[in-house]
Amino acid sequence: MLITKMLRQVVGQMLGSPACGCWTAAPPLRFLGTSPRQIPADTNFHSASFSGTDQPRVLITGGLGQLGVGLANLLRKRFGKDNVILSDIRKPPDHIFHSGPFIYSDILDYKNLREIVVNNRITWLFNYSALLSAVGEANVSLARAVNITGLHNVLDVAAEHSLRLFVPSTIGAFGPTSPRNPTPDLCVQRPRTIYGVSKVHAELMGEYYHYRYGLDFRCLRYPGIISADSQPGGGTTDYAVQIFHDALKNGKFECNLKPSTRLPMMYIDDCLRATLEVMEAPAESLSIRTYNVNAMSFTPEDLAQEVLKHIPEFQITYNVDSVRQAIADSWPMNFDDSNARKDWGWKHEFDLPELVTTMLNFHGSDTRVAHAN
Ligand SMILES: NC(=O)C1=CN([C@@H]2O[C@H](COP(=O)(O)OP(=O)(O)OC[C@H]3O[C@@H](n4cnc5c(N)ncnc54)[C@H](O)[C@@H]3O)[C@@H](O)[C@H]2O)C=CC1
Ligand SMILES: CC(=O)[C@H](N)C(=O)O
Repeated sequence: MLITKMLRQVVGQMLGSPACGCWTAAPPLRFLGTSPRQIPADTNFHSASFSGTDQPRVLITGGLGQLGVGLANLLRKRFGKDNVILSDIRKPPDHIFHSGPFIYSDILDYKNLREIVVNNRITWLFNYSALLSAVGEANVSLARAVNITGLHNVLDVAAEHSLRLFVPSTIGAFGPTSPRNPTPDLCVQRPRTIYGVSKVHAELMGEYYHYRYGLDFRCLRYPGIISADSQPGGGTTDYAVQIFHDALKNGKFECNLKPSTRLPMMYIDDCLRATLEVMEAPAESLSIRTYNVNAMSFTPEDLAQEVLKHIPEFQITYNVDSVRQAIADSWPMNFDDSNARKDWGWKHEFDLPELVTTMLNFHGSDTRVAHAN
């Protein structure tokens, strides 16, 4: 009898009354009790920590990878240099250190993360820290720690301090049993990499915190991202960045995926603009909290054909990496991003021809400078 009564009380407290699509705000369970994360039980997780007219105060974690510096540049143009703090566990090169606020932040250290958020009055957090698909398979325990335990810290800090939280997901959150051509937002997700598993976990945990505690969680599933001025951090789609360096430097490229491997891809400018747009979208326009975003889809063969139009002597050869190939074969070939286009007006600007011209122009000018020196 007593147990039944207690259970009824607990379930009653958990369910609350559904209002505006989310349950009554209640502190995440790990905040209760005597843990160092204890916060007052009457904390209101729905309270906005900045007024609508203020600029957001932004923290980017894992910001020294392929995407973070570009994101910081974009956000600094929009919100002011000093309102955007880039962070990582690595030492920044001089030009990045001098381009705006930089701070050490390890997402595995909850106290360090909380201190940064409090001391800098952070209101928006972009969690870019992660181990990507190929490096994740080479170090599963570290990938599990950073991508899952680290994510828990980020979610708790964000919920505790009413932050707007962006966590990127990926085409890698799908697996061999997902529909691959095209892959919709909602379908079977049984990835076979630790990276994919951790990203499905992030999507589900973020959405759970949104519905359970009112956390303003926003997530985009990025395709493979192609950037000119930053290097990829160990993924399956990295070939589509490396090809441009090698084509201009040596006139040839050895590809680690089969010629017919079709994957969704996006130029970095589109990716970062999508990220800012979804963060600025009115909450009521978001019918879901995790969206596919897409731009183009191509194979190594298609990409090589396009490069050949600019460098007629270019040669591509293939030396397949079995780990990366198995991963790529389990990922979407085409991404259905109709919900993002419908809900918040997503529209990509770069297709394959523009991508190739932009990448070759960027590296071409670099190569010419290097040869001249
Ligand atoms: N680059 C791409 O093609 C895609 C990226 N994404 C996601 O976008 C985000 C950013 O990606 P990239 O910049 O490409 O990744 P990256 O691998 O280039 O950079 C990740 C950064 O995280 C940092 N990091 C590692 N452990 C950390 C820790 N304990 N605390 C703080 N930082 C830590 C690393 O030092 C590194 O600078 C990731 O979450 C990734 O999963 C999603 C799909 C595609
Ligand atoms: C698509 C991604 O998430 C990343 N570039 C990877 O290949 O791991």
